[in-house]
Amino acid sequence: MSGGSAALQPPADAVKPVRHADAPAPGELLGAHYSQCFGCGGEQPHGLHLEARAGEGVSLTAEFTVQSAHQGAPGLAHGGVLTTALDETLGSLNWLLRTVAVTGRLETDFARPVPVGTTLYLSAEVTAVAGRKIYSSAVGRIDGPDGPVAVRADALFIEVKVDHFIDHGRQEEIRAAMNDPDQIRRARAFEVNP
Ligand SMILES: CCCCCCCC(=O)SCCNC(=O)CCNC(=O)[C@H](O)C(C)(C)COP(=O)(O)OP(=O)(O)OC[C@H]1O[C@@H](n2cnc3c(N)ncnc32)[C@H](O)[C@@H]1OP(=O)(O)O
Repeated sequence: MSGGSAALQPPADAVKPVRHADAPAPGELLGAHYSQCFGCGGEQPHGLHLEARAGEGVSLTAEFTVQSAHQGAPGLAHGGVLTTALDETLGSLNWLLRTVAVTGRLETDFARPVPVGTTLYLSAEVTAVAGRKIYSSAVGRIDGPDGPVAVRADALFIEVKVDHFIDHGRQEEIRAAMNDPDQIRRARAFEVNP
C-alpha cells in the first residue's frame, strides 16, 4: 500500500471494521449492484463489467478485463478507467458492512502500464472505521492474482443516508430504480441497509 496522504490516515479513535452478519459468504459473487453502473452493470456496453467476490472479514476480490473501449494511449488502459475499477472495488466493500457510503477521497498509484486485453486482479479491504468514515485500500495485479502490482489505491468513503441519492440523482433513474420489483436489486441500487 502507498500509505496515502494525511487525510487517509485513520484517526486514533478508529476501530476495526465489522463484517455484517448477512454479508455474502466468502467466495460468493456480489453481482452488479445496479445494472446501469459503469463499474459493474451488465447493461453498460462500454462499462467495466467488474465482478466482485466476497472474501474473509471485510475484504473482497474482483476482476476486470480491459477492453478496447477503455484505452487512453494506443493499446493501453486509460488511467481514469483503472481508477474507476479501484473505486468500484472499494465501494463494493461497503456492502459487506451493509453501510451506504460514497467515495470522499481516492488516491491511486499507477505502478505499471496495463495493456488492452489484460485481466486486472483486484483485492481490497476495509482497514478502519471512524464514525461515518470508512478507510479502505486496494491493489490491482496483472498476469494472475499473485502477479505484479499495476495499480493500488487508498480511499475514504463517507457513510450517507439513502436520501443522498434521492436528493441528488436525476429523477428519471431514481424512479426506475425505486420501481424495480426485485427488492434486493432495488436495495442494492442504493446499497441500502435492508
Ligand atoms: C457497490 C457500490 C460501488 C460504487 C462505487 C463507486 C462509488 C462512487 O464513486 S460514489 C460517487 C462519487 N462520490 C460522490 O459523488 C460524493 C460527493 N461528495 C459528497 O456528496 C459529500 O462531500 C460527502 C457526502 C462525501 C460528505 O459530505 P457530508 O455528508 O456533508 O459530510 P462532511 O461533514 O463534509 O464530512 C464528514 C467527515 O468526512 C470527512 N471528509 C469528507 N470529505 C472528505 C474528503 N474528500 N477528504 C477527506 N475527508 C473528507 C470530513 O472531514 C468529516 O470528517 P470529521 O467527521 O472527522 O469532521
